[in-house]
Amino acid sequence: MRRAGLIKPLLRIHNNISQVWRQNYATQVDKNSPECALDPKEYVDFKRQLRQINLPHKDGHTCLQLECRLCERNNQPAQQRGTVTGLLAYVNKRTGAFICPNCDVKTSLSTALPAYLIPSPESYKRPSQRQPTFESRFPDLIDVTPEACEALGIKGLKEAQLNAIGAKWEPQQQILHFQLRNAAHHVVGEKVLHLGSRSEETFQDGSSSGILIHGVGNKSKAVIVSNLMDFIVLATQNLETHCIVCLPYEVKMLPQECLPGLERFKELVFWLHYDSNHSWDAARSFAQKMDERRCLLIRPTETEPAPHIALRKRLNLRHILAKATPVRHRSITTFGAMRNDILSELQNIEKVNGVKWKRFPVLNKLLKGHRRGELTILTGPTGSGKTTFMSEYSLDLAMQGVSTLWGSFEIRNTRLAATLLRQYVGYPLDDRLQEFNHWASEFERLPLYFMTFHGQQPLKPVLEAIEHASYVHDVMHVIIDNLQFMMGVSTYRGDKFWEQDAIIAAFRGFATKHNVHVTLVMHPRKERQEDELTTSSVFGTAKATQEADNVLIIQDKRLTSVRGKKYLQIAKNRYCGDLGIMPLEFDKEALSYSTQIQSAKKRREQKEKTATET
Ligand SMILES: Nc1ncnc2c1ncn2[C@@H]1O[C@H](COP(=O)(O)OP(=O)(O)OP(=O)(O)O)[C@@H](O)[C@H]1O
Ligand code: FES
Repeated sequence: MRRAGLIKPLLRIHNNISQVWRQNYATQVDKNSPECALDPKEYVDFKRQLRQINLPHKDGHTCLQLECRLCERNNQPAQQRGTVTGLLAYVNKRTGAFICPNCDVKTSLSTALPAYLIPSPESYKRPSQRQPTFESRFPDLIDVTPEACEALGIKGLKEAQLNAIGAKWEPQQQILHFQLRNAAHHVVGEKVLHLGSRSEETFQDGSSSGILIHGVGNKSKAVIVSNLMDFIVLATQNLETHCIVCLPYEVKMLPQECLPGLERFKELVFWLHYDSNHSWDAARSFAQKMDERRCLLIRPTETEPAPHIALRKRLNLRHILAKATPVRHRSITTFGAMRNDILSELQNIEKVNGVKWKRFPVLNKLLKGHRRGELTILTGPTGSGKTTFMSEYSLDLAMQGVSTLWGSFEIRNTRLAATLLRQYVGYPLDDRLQEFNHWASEFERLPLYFMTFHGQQPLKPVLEAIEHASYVHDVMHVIIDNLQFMMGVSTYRGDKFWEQDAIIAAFRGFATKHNVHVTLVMHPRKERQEDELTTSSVFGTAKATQEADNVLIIQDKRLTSVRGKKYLQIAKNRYCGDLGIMPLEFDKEALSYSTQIQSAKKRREQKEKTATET
């Protein structure tokens, strides 16, 4: 893994998004080529060029599928009109990324276009021809033994069945091993199940991301599961109708490189296992990515749990599969169609309530949790600590797997990342530089992304960058600090309030459409020190309050009732209506408002004091 480059962002992914972390288990991005955002004109031009040279191509669910001309390995150009033959490449229809799984190439559409011009321009440099070669980090794999099969604890399962679905056994480390393949069937990674802890790990190479598929190539339907236990249970059932697909990173994320491998399926059934941090609407986001129209969902209810739990409960797996219903609701629906959604929400109420903060128990009590698809507005007087608080609030969620995109227009990303790091560590590192590498490497693993915009920005490019990140990196929480930086630069005509309302409405629509939580930091309209801020004094119009699901106000009331204290007021809470306040005690060393962190620190100091006294 590369070392943390907190001072300068590590990778430039989208033109306007940088990443300060890289998962230790994933390699998603070709470091030499910036990830692309689709330019519709470029896409149309590219398709026109394909027609001009009579190159057959297929408009698939998520990708344009065509013969790869990037390198010379395709020595049998397509002769048959209408069918795509030869080695295939894929153009993602949302991002425009040109992916060739045969040579592990990922590039932009504009870089791929010259290869389809006849004759190719002289300046065109073909990429080197290399087949992906993946070297396993487990050299001592053997066939699955009866003992390993028994340790797995699936009743009636025989080792021959495990061997038949491609499992291998590593006796020293006690792990079951599976290969991950890309759309060209090359092995590009591996996924292992530790039998002791039941935990899973994924290792991948290059710019590719593979998936695990079981079933013969001519099936047009697949069941998608999120972990190896579920995969093993379903793959050994010998379903005649469906292939079984295991996602590489559970419900955490789905790299776009996986999509070509799923193009051939006309129907995808999501039968996922959800953990405490990922509620079942994760499936909805994945379905959007895979083209909702072909996706069905098994809602997690007690009678329809994840496959391995269903098997343990002796439920009929085939019956559950038959009950899958379309993800997409038509514009008009009936109670009957929503019945299972509602039952599932009631049975999983804790998950529906959202991700809980570890540092702010009062927020859990009032807001219940952090949910996708909502709009939160945070405001407070100038310098009251909005950025500092939002930084800790988002860090807490990111540490629990909520992948987060920061749009910090006011302060530079390096300063913001330094604040986040200090809050993560609990003290400043300026006089402990020897610890920097250790903390930075840990911090780097958090799913945090930063937009590289700075200063005034029109709304459009910002929304485009967010849309891109939500698709490519499965971002669940977006923070805009602050909204005023988007005002006065767009083409909106009309007054300031009208402009502000239009921007808030655009973010509201975005949060709902993409099922992403958007938090907007805003300056209040009016700030008289002696007045309490109220929702109307903050926003000037009622629109902001109507659009927001949550309104949080930092009240800095040193002269009135709560003497000398700051507190966070929950002034609107659409989800459950509970309003209230959370005191904000500030620890300057840790830049933290969390009473949990502060009492842990006091306990630690007390313990150290007692130890030195005795
Ligand atoms: N409760 C507090 N007590 C003392 N200092 C604080 C407190 N909260 C934040 N600070 C410090 O005040 C400074 C300003 O904080 P911050 O930038 O988060 O405020 P802000 O509300 O976002 O500011 P602006 O209105 O300019 O956007 C920071 O240096 C921060 O460390
Ligand atoms: S076959 Fe596509 S780059 Fe080689």
